[in-house]
Amino acid sequence: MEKPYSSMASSFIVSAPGKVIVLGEHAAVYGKPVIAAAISLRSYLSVKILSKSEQTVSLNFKDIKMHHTWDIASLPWEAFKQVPNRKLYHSHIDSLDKTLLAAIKPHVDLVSPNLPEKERKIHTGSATAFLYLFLSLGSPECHGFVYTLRSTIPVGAGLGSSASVSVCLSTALLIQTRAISGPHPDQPVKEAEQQLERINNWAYAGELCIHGDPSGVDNTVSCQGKAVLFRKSVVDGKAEDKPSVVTPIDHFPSLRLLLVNTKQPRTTADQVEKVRMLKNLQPELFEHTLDHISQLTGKALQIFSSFYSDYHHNRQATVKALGRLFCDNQKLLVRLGASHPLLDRVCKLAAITNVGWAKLTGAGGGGCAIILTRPDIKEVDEEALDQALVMEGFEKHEMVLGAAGVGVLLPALFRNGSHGELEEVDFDVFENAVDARSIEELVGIGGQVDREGWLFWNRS
Ligand SMILES: Nc1ncnc2c1ncn2[C@@H]1O[C@H](COP(=O)(O)OP(=O)(O)OP(=O)(O)O)[C@@H](O)[C@H]1O
Ligand SMILES: C[C@@](O)(CCO)CC(=O)[O-]
Repeated sequence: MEKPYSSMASSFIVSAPGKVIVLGEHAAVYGKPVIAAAISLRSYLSVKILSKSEQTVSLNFKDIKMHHTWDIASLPWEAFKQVPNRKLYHSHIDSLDKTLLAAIKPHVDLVSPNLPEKERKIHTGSATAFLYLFLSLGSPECHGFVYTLRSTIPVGAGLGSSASVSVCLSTALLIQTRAISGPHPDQPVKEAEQQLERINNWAYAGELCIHGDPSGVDNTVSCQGKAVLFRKSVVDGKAEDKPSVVTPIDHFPSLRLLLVNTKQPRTTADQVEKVRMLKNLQPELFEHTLDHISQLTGKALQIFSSFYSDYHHNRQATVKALGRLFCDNQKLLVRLGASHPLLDRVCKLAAITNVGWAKLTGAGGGGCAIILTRPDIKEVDEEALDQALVMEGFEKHEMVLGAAGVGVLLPALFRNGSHGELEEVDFDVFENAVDARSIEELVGIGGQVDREGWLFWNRS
């Protein structure tokens, strides 16, 4: 069978979506079930392969204003070669190696040294993820390359921006090192699944570098796309050396969701740590709250399994039942200390304007809330909500749930318009695109999978 990626001379682009957690965030970290869906906001990573004489790797991460170049030969290859039980491209990963993190630290320390600590952390998180993956998967003999990343996902808003970046990095490196051949139209399902598993595994390593102790739900839904039920393998509070259980949710309802960004910054790592402190302080209350959240997730799954027939029968009652679960989950997240006054305010506005039912999504502490709208929503109520949101400084978006997972455009050619010539994507234009809309116009997939040239592993 033809392997379209066997020659690595061309440049290419990979893309992965952000996500919303529908129900079950934080409980996910402790092995409880969580429902997540991919959204139409995405990261796009262009990979420009350099000539053999240029022995450098550059990260050009425009959204976070980070640019750094390393000489490939200067990186700590020996440390990665010598580590006992070295992880290979097909190994299962559930933790990072401390000696390897220590070996890359001096190289991470070279990144943006003059920035204030808080902003620097954003740069060093991404640099650590890249170096850990590059040194694990690459070799000192490889061609130099430049990675340019553009994303339409707001950073630190609970929409899985870091996971989509980690998925892009993992995919690009696995393709460059030929550990995966890439998606192709006649690919057997088993082969596609195996490649997705490798991508997801290394994306999880990237997430561990950025977030500390993530459940893996964000990278999993970013890889697979659509919607999934995810359960991390945990025994006695510790991650088990076993893959998480991931079940695609078939026929996920196309619900109308509003996404409201509070624009209150926070990091997932800090939020997960805060919730862990509650676990240590009040273990009984904590366990009880987690069990309650997991019951809500179970009820939501039941609703999804017969959603369309129930909806046909009584759409008010079906959506209301789901809306109630959103509100109940929000109350429990408040109890875990994961909310924020601005998120509480968005939930209140959704209720008093009679638009729908709301909860925070992702790690909370700021970031975004989602509002499930009433099927009988009145225009005047929605206008009242819109006005209040604008007045109070929030940002509203409409969401398409169940977007495509990770995809590749190789070579980076596009047909502009239905009869236009194939032309190479202009990397300078891509790098300098002024906003999310321009990025989408140039290379974007958005919610669709049919833009010419893009291929996806998960076509089901
Ligand atoms: N567009 C981007 N370019 C480069 N790095 C990014 C980008 N987006 C996210 N990151 C990396 O991921 C980190 C963001 O993680 P953070 O915990 O703030 O949020 P998130 O992934 O958006 O949220 P959540 O995990 O709750 O969905 C950043 O500090 C940065 O290291
Ligand atoms: C808060 C959390 O549950 C969801 C982040 O999107 C953390 C995780 O599961 O990794």
